[in-house]
Amino acid sequence: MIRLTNVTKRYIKQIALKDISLTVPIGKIIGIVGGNGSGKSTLLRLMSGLLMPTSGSVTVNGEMANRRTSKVVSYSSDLGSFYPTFSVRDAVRFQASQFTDFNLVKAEEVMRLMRLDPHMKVKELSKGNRGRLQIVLTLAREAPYILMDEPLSGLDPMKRESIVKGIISYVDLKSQSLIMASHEVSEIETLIDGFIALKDGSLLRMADVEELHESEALRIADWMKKAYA
Ligand SMILES: Nc1ncnc2c1ncn2[C@@H]1O[C@H](COP(=O)(O)OP(=O)(O)OP(=O)(O)O)[C@@H](O)[C@H]1O
Repeated sequence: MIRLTNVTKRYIKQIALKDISLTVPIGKIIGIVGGNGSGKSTLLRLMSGLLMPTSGSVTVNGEMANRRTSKVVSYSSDLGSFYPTFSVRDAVRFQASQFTDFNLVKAEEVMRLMRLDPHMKVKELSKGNRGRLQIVLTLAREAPYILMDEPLSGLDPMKRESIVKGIISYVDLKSQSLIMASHEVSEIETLIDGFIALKDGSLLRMADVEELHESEALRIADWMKKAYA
């Protein structure tokens, strides 16, 4: 379980998250939603142990989140860290050498699903294909928690829903959870179990999608329009 207890994250000039408490168990597909600057990326980085909270605590499977958390949390890779000569397949093999839970067979399958040419140089990829490669590298790990920051950005709008469906089909809900930040609430609504809605760094609501449908008879996008007005 990922647990945040009274987490506040302050950057030098800015409070990015204020007093957030929430838990994410195994077996869930969760969307983090909210406007620009609401704190979505900061929340993911705290969960991955790449950022430390200013106050409060973040634990993953009972242990304080820190650099070692990357053993159990697969988070979007920074493609800038690869050698300029790397092809897509080199990047996949490199990732496999870094993480013992990296599944090369799964990576090849997701690469085909994403229609990525394994011979292309990483530095020559378009923005959309860089995003696809990040999805491959993140999803091919059999880590308990898969975190993705805006996996749909840069992707052709016509393909987004089918790509999210593809991503989800590779998550093993018996042993994993997928947590993804997205601006495109309507494109993920039918595919997620629950959502974390942030507004200006505060937690507006965390709920199951079904619970929202039953209690408010609203889709998330419509609820957000009301809640964020
Ligand atoms: N490294 C940083 N240094 C200073 N301020 C930062 C830093 N990263 C984020 N912020 C600020 O923290 C707030 C939350 O940013 P964050 O990137 O987490 O939001 P977001 O919801 O992911 O935004 P977006 O949807 O625009 O990507 C913003 O006001 C942002 O300007």
